[in-house]
Amino acid sequence: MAFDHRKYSAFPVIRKTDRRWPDQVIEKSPQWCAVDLRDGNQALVKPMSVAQKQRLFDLLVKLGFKHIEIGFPAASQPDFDFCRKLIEEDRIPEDVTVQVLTQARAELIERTYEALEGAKRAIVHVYNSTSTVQREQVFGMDRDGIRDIAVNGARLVKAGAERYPDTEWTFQYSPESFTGTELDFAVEVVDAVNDIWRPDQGQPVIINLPATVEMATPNVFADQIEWMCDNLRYREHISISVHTHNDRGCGVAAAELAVMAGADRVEGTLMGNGERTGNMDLVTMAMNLYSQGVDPEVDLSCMSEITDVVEACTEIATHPRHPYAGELVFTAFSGSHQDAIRKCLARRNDNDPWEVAYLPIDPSDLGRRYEEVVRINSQSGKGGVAYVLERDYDITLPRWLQIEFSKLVQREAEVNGGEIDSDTIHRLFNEHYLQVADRWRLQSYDLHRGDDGVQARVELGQGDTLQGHGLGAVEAVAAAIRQHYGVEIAVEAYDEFALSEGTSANAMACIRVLADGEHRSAAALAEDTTSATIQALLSAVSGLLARAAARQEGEVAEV
Ligand SMILES: CC(=O)SCCNC(=O)CCNC(=O)[C@H](O)C(C)(C)COP(=O)(O)OP(=O)(O)OC[C@H]1O[C@@H](n2cnc3c(N)ncnc32)[C@H](O)[C@@H]1OP(=O)(O)O
Ligand SMILES: CC(C)C(=O)C(=O)O
Ligand SMILES: [Mg+2]
Repeated sequence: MAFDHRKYSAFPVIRKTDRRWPDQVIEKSPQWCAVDLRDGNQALVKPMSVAQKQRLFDLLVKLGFKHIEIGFPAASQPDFDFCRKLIEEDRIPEDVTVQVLTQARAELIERTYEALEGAKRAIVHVYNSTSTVQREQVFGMDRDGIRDIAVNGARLVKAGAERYPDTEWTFQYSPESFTGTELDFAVEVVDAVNDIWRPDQGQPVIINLPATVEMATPNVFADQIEWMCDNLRYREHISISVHTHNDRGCGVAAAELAVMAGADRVEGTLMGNGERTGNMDLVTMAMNLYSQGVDPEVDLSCMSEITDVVEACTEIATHPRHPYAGELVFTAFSGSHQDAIRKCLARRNDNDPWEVAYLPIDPSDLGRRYEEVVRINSQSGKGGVAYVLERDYDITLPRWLQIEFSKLVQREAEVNGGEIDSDTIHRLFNEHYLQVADRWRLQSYDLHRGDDGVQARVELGQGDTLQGHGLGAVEAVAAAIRQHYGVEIAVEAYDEFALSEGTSANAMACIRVLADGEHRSAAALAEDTTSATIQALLSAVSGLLARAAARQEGEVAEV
């Protein structure tokens, strides 16, 4: 059998009776370390050139990352050269510390220090694998043998630093494959490393606990981190870092729970590029904090620049649904979402706290436009269509016309099969409601109000003059139409609006009439509300008459 779950076994439960992390709340940003130029780079089909590394480094600096792992200089010439370039060209800002990775092997550690010569400050990150699988199957060693690799590496790192006393050194150790390592052994190895480095005597030390492979649910990782924090010697003198991968799709969740469990520092990459399913995504985690009102201490407001640079350097496209960064993440197509967004945005004042349904953060914080928030296809409803007309054309529709017009847009979307853009919606609105033949265009009107109502005189485009009497203006014009064209009309719905300043017309009217069992709606823009109302009425009647004429000719265009 090819697909057989019995091949796998469950991750062993961590028995913990003093679990505290579930009650913690993240109230401050962890120290970030961006590892795009090392872990991200080592996972690329085409590792970055020096120029690409420089571009990504500059972006990370601009965004505010203070710890940046720039490569594995002993592994490849471009990594070595990039490290030298940053140092020799003095490209590392005063408040940024570069970090480099090395295995716990003498020749690699020596080369690493050569790469860092002349740096003002740097983090030397040494690792060796500690998990059961790696011990037994890769290294063929017992626990003591593996601990000795770590201790030897720690000694070599310390000795290397002593050869370059002008640099401020921080040492970092990772028990690689930590998630597959028995906790008591992980503590034993880390304590042995720290016994060499002595963080209690002033040596800055970072202990990085990686989910090299994500092997269990994020709560298990949090348990592992809390347990380590409780049991490591020198805890108060070291910074605990976590470095999660996304094998089960929970790299961000695991890092967040790890911070709740006591981690001080988080390693990851912009947009989560990295080995296999990727590293922890710094953009997502930082934005998650931001959306909870916590300052992430990096500025991601230039999101399109971030995606452009990451795509150019990694040659990996951004998924349109990528949290916070994807092209579609602030867009609602579905009707009920659009309706809710429109209502929330309409009620919102500029300085109100952000509480908008379906939008966890304000798109404008990331340089995104509100134009993207509502896009129309066959899944959309009246709220969305109305929102687009309001937003892009300052046209406010009454509810009854929203309902009617959205059906028309829906039909167009179904025929077209895709998205209906704002221009098309406006064109449909013009064609169906605003457009009117010249002969039906209002030239002038005169309304004379007397004790018994209003006497209307209306002059049309090609010289037709209509006259009628009614209780109000609308009724008087309706009577004029009846007398002139023999059409009995009843006004079913009617709304007028003043338009905002800056638009060419000052008023808009929308009307829906019934004549001979037929409904017809129309709208009109004009200098004043009375002109708009009379024009809308004339346009509706013209539509009815055109339809009747077409029916007579046997070519009814259903609207
Ligand atoms: C989880 C992570 O991301 S870890 C980082 C992984 N990143 C990379 O590997 C990218 C850069 N690496 C490289 O370019 C190469 O692996 C190099 C240049 C560092 C080393 O290359 P090589 O020595 O030719 O080969 P290779 O990596 O296969 O070496 C494996 C040997 O190192 C040993 N080794 C592997 N990791 C470590 C370590 N962290 N500490 C000490 N020894 C180690 C292995 O046991 C193996 O030993 P063996 O030769 O006695 O069997
Ligand atoms: C080198 C280490 C920290 C690593 O990248 C990992 O374990 O995933
Ligand atoms: Mg990694």
